[in-house]
Order: sequence, then C-alpha cells, then structure tokens
Amino acid sequence: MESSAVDLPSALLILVSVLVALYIPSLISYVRAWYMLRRIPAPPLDGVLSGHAPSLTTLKRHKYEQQCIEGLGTVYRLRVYHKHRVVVADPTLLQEIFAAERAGAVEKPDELPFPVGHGKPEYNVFSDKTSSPLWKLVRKGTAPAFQAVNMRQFHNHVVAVVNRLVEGVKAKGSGAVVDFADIGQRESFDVIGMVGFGKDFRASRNIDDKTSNTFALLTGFLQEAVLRSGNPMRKYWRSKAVIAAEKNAQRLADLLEELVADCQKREPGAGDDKSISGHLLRLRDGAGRPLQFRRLVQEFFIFFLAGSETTGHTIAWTLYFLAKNPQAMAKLEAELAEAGLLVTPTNPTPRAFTFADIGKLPYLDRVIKESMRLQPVAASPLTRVAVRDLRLSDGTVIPAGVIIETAQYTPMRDERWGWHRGSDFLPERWEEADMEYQVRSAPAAASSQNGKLHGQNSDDDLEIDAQSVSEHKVRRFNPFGQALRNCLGQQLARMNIPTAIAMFVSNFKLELTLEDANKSIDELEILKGTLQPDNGIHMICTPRTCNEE
Ligand code: HEM
Repeated sequence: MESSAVDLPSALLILVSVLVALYIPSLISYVRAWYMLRRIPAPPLDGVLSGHAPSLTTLKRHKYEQQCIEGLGTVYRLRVYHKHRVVVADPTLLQEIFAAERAGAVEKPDELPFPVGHGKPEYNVFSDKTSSPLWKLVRKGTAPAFQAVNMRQFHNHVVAVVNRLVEGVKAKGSGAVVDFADIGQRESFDVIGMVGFGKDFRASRNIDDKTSNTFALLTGFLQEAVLRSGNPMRKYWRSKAVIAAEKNAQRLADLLEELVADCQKREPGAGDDKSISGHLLRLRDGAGRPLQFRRLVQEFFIFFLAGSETTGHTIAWTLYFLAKNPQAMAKLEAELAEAGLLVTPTNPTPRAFTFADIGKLPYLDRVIKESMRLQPVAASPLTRVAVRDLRLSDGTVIPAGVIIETAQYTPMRDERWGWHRGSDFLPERWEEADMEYQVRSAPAAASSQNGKLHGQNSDDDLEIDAQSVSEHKVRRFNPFGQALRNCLGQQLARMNIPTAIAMFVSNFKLELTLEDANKSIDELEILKGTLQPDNGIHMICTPRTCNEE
C-alpha cells in the first residue's frame, strides 16, 4: 500500500516554496528600491549583512549624519540589514517631503522601535499614521490644552516650580556647584506633571532627592529606543544592557498605568480639568467611545516624555551657552535689569516674572533660539516612509516603502544653508529679520516646465511643484519640526523655557566649573533620543544678593 505521508525532501521543497512565495513581494520591492537608489551616494558599509546598522547604533548619530553630509552631500542612502533608508538634509527637499506628507504620500513608519507598555504594542499621537482617525482625534482633541489662555493659567505653576528650585539652589550656599542638567529635568518634570496630569511629582521640592527621579526611567527608555531605531535587531540581543532597558521600560509602563488609573479616578475628564489628561479623558470617537486604556497609557507616555526631556535639556543647554559666553550673559542681565526682573543692589527683591514678560524680552528670545539651533534636543532625524514613489525637485526618487530620515541637526548649523559661522553661539544673528529662512534665488531643480519637473514619471510618482517650494523662502530653522506633525506641545515649551531661564539668571551668577568649561561641547553631549548633557552641566552658583556691586 502506498504511504500518504510526504517524504522529507518534498516537505522541505514545499516549505521553501511557501517561504519564497511569502517573501517574493518584499524581495521584489527590495531589489526595485536598490535599483532606483543605486546612484545616490552611500557611506562605506559596516558589514555585508548589517549594512550601516553599527554606525547608526551609537549615541553620537548626529555626528555621523554631519560627516556623511560633508562627504556625500545633502542626500545619501543607508541600508539597515535588508531595509533601505534615504537621509535628506537640504531644507528645500525637506519642505517638499513635508508637503508630500500633507498629500498623503509620506507617512510615519509602521514599526515602533521600542514600544513601552505591557501586551500588544500600541501607537500614540507621535507614532500613529497621519491617515489614522485616532491620530486626528487626539491631535485635535488635545490642541486646546496648549492654547494661550490655558498657558497663561498654568504660568503661575511654572513660576512656583522655578521658585522652589531657586530656593533649593540658594539653600546650598553661595558658590555651591549645581548640576543644571538635573535642575532642568526637575523643572520640566514638575511642569508636565501639573500641566499634563494635574499631579505634583515633587521633583523640585528636594533637589538632592534622587529617589523620585522618575525621569531617569525616561532617559533609560530613550537610550534603548534610539539604539533600536538604528538597529532593530537589538531586540533579539540578550545583552545586560538590553535586559536592563526592558526592565526599565516595564517599570515605566507600571508607573504610566498607575497614572492613567489615578486620573480616571478623579472625575473623569470633567470640563474644568484643563490638563492634557483632562482633554485625553474627554475624547470621544465618532461612535461616542472614549480612548481605550491601552491607548491612553501610550498617550500619557508620549506627553510625559515629549513634555519633559526636551524642555529640561533645552533649559540646561541655554544656561550652558550663557555661562560660556559672558558677553551674551551681560546683555541678558541688562535686559532683565531694565525690565525690573534682575536682583541688583538697587532692586534686591524684583517683581515676579509674568506671562506677559515672555513676549517683551527680545534678547532672551534670541538666546533661546540660538541655543535651540546649535543644540536642538530633537537632533535625531525625524523618520517617515514613502507611501508611493516620491520625486524630489533635485531629481532624487525615493521608492515606495523606503524609510526617509529627515535630518534635524545639520540643516540648522551648516554653512551651505547660509548659516554664517554656523557652529558659533551668536544670539545677535536673530536680530536680522527672517533668519529662520533660507532665501533661494533660483529654483533648486535643474529645469522645470510649467512648475513641474522634467524626467520620467510612473503614474504613482508624486511630482513636486519645484517653483512653489524653491523660489521662495525655505525654513531652515525647525527645532519643533514642521507641517502636519510639528510639535503639539511647543506653546508649553515656549512659555516654560523663557520663564525658567529668566528666573535662574535673575537670581544667580552662573559660572561653569573648570572641568565642564574645559570640555568641548562634543565631549559634553550625547544623543539619547534627545541631545542632552552626558554627565550633567555643572555650574558654580552665586546668588545675586543686594551686597554685590
Ligand atoms: C524644547 C521643547 C521641545 C522640542 C524641541 C520638541 C520637538 C518636537 C519635534 C521636532 C516634533 C516633531 C516630530 C516629527 O515630526 O516626527 C515634536 C512632536 C511632538 N511633540 Fe514636541 N518638542 C518639545 C516640547 C514638547 C512638549 C512640552 C510637548 C507636550 C507636553 C510635546 C509634545 C509633542 C507631541 C505630542 C508631538 C507629536 C505631534 C504629532 O505627531 O502630531 N513636545 N516635538
């Protein structure tokens, strides 16, 4: 009798055929993308299999980006294992990509490099697709939390947090060495605690207390996330660092779940709750359903993370630049004194900093802009994916499915985009109108007909109207991102940062310790998701008392 069992070689053949059939579409798109991208320059491969993953799995990725741009130009390609990426740094081309995002031709990538939380990964307003109804719902529904009227209301709280920190630093005594990276984190942590969730995290109450340092959990999370975005295979490594990061992410998830449950226990989403969580809890979709718990945890997480890390490090970098540049510090002191805000012998108890002061201190504004240009905390490229083939005005075609890395760091400092002495801290450059823009005298494309680009087009290509984007001013200063997915919380940052800087400078003379003053900024910084001080920014703090000359 004939056996019905399939023999081993046939079983293997079937298995291989199934696998090939399953992977054929990916294989075809890989080969197609490789063919279409072959003329775009690429840095030397680190490994045949890994491609450029090792170079991207570092905490100095912005420097690799800078080197690649210097050596290869403003568009180059990378390969991470079997996936192609195109890095774009030219502001005109970046603007085109973000215009394409509006047209639905560019999206957020599918993958979440390092999801936080228990169970199945879930998106949030930062990671979700622009085409997702939930992204629209959350973006629209939380935007009112950042309106000026709300910011004005929360400003007193910011002042109270900074006052507590000022008192904490003063209590250490004149000439104490204080780490302003830590102070910045405490400040932004307590601000997002209240503005975000109506909760006092108490980080500004005792500046020596390290136990309530929940922000260390966020930093730990970010470090792993940035390494995984460079090398997604890290999730399969069982190294000590990876295991520790995963444990850290679990603790963060526990804390977030508690926070959501806490906020839900309060009268959920009552109309007078102006916090971000109040807005999130009030959200209802078209069918009247609230956000599910899992999604809420992710939304709390992103507002918690985006709302603290970024602002805290910007405060630290700005104070660093001021301490490093005595002339700029003196000009700011004069401006604050003129406004009646600086502690001086003739004004030992100056008036409190108010919400209205924010728009009335032009030099302070220039200092902050210059600090955000040089040390943009969001220095990692913003990643997108081409939904369909995308043709840029310089002739570059980015095939569908390819990851686009839109550079953030280099475009805000490189001289090729008109930044005179781009690596120097020069707040005065912002006196010039339209410094945010690069003025292009001619279209970037070699030639264009009726505003459309020449060249071959498949039906799926998205043509960019070169004249509409390149003959005008092009934004080259985008620390808060641009277009549809720009920073949702920037009004909070724009209110918080000047308040904190003005109040710290009004109360203290700040001098970098010799050790930190002697380090170059390259030695001080690290890109752990945000561009931050690696081992703190240490300053000798002398309270400005009425006895000073
Ligand atoms: C110095 C402070 C800050 C900087 C430099 C900054 C920077 C950015 C950048 C560059 C993006 C765009 C990301 C992309 O296009 O992929 C972004 C998005 C976002 N930011 Fe901020 N941010 C800051 C503060 C804040 C604050 C205080 C909050 C909230 C409390 C916040 C919440 C968000 C959210 C929710 C998004 C996602 C928006 C979306 O995709 O629709 N950020 N931020």
